[in-house]
Amino acid sequence: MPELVFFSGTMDCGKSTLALQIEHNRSTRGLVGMIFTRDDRAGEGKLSSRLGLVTDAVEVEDGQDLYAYIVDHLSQGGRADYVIADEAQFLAPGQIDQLARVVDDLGMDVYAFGITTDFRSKLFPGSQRLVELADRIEVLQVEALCWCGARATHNARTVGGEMVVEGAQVVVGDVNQAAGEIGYEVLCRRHHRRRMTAATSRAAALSPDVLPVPPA
Ligand SMILES: Nc1ncnc2c1ncn2[C@@H]1O[C@H](COP(=O)(O)OP(=O)(O)O)[C@@H](O)[C@H]1O
Ligand SMILES: Cc1cn([C@H]2C[C@H](O)[C@@H](COP(=O)(O)O)O2)c(=O)[nH]c1=O
Repeated sequence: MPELVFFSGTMDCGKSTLALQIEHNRSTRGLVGMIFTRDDRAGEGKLSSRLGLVTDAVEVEDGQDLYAYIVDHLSQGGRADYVIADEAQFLAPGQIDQLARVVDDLGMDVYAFGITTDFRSKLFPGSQRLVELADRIEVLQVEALCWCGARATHNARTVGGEMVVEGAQVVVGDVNQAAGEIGYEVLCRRHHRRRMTAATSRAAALSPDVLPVPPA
């Protein structure tokens, strides 16, 4: 049975790498994938992994009907045996419904990859719809880690290493950004709740307030 599978995890846990591996394994067996993405850090029409691999993809636009796009492609003699959608958190809920229709009406597997929650730990609308519709949700096996060593489950947005909680839901960016730039850091829930990033935890450890007080 064809499936809609949502591969989810924090930023930097290997989602795009897995998408590229699935694509590689199928294409080496002669299957043809339709690859969608939106706002990849590598630029328009690219699906990229931090391991350095990149492939061309269809850049999804606002209001684009993904079901109609695939039907058009097939009716013009194109081929597609399965679908990959990276950065699926950026898709509109209606576009996730269209991907579910691709599974049900066209009989293709659809593999969607994305982060579930934003920097405020709220669901992205596209991810919410995936949770509602997916046949299967797979949490990536390679755990990203918080600075404390615990499993990272949350995405923090940072400016100069400090966690921020105000701003637009979508700001394309990366982990390990230079000081002063908007960046991201993955944290465990405890440290996300306390807004403690690697930089602020180091600063707290060095603060005179927490150094042992010498005897008088
Ligand atoms: N230099 C490296 N050596 C080995 N693995 C790396 C290196 N850089 C990144 N990675 C791996 O790549 C993962 C990020 O992969 P990527 O597919 O870009 O993540 P995602 O799409 O989930 O944001 C990291 O969690 C790590 O496992
Ligand atoms: C948490 C969060 C992330 N983003 C952006 C930042 C990146 O461009 C992507 C995630 O990419 P990855 O391949 O999973 O690392 O999402 C955002 O726009 N808003 C957020 O709250």
